[in-house]
Amino acid sequence: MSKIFQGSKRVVVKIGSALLVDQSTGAVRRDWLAALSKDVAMLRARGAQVLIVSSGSIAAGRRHLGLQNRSLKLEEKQAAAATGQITLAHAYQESLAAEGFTAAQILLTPGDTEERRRHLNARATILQLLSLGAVPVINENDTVATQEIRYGDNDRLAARVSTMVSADTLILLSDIDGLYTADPRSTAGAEHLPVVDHLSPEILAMAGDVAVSAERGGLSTGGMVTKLEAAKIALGGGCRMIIARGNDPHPLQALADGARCTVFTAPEKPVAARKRWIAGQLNASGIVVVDKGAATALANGKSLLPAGVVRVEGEFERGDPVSVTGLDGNRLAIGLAAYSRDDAAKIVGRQSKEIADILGFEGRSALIHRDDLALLADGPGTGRTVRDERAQPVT
Ligand SMILES: Nc1ncnc2c1ncn2[C@@H]1O[C@H](COP(=O)(O)OP(=O)(O)O)[C@@H](O)[C@H]1O
Ligand SMILES: N[C@@H](CCC(=O)OP(=O)(O)O)C(=O)O
Repeated sequence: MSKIFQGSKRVVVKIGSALLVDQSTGAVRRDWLAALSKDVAMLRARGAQVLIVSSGSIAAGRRHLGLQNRSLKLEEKQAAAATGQITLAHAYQESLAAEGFTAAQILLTPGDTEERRRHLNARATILQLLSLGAVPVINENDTVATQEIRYGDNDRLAARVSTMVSADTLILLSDIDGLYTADPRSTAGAEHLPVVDHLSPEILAMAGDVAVSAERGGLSTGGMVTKLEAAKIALGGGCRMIIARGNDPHPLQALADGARCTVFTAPEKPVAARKRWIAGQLNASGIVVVDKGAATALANGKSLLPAGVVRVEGEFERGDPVSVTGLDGNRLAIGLAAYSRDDAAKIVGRQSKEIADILGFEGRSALIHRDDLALLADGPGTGRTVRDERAQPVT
């Protein structure tokens, strides 16, 4: 038994169209999906939360609309995706239910993962689903994504999702068991790389040309180019990435049993990467001043509750970065506000249970959640150093 999943707490599994959808008939490969769902159950039994990023809506949908056997224009792909996504959702719902899991569909556009406020909303919803035991099944919202604002490949979408939810492992299931020194389909003697510790220019060059990958046609997009782009995103967010072969049933069980793959190691933990991202938000125009008790709570890794806030200053909207200072003016942290300045001002010093009555809506109990706080190891004003966060919980 391999140790590949040892310590994994949150795993994103990306499934390409070619694995999930039969190329000749356009039907979902139900037996393969049933086996995959058993693998999900295996990871869950090992204590890991699992998210699926699934392609296949266009591949499954084109036959519904008589769009087989030719390349499609963007609007035809969007139309195909609209019908195929229903098929995918049903297939996942049934297969995961057979293992006792509730499937939850989430369709994202690049803006949802990149624009901070929408990113935080999507993150909160996905984390809520995970805490309720559901298995999120995520795809690009192809029907509304335009050419310019489209991922187009789910490798990078899966990497963005991984960093958004602070996953520790991203697995790209492909038709190949990892990265080779060159495309083994066209280069005899290409060698398999079991571990990649650094995305050097030499490694990036091994993916070849995206145009050539695209020419292979069929159901897949991107080839190794988008997988290495995904690696840059995932590793930057503290998430390791694994490329593994998914064609045969039970690909995750095969990995657990020691199947060959490529592991791209991450230089830091997801929580540390997220805190670094928050600490790097340079435009913190708002200030939240906290009392001594709250300062101590923050130092102990707690969320900032309104009860410990003395006043708010400056302008900020929900999701904006704000500086957290003590009564003496020392900056203690940078955090992402769960409330706008106007709403925050109304709940300063109040108990979390009073928030709904004061604001007229049920908001978050914390003014800044601990996951959205980066403590600063600095004196007054200037510091940007993130304190060692290893002791902090992920959720
Ligand atoms: N250096 C390389 N190592 C491995 N595979 C490569 C490499 N360069 C190009 N490829 C091609 O990338 C393909 C996998 O990408 P793709 O077909 O897009 O799969 P997916 O559907 O999983 O996204 C492989 O089958 C292989 O032909
Ligand atoms: N969002 C598209 C997926 C595009 C994509 O990345 O496909 P693939 O290369 O098969 O993972 C769909 O569902 O058809």
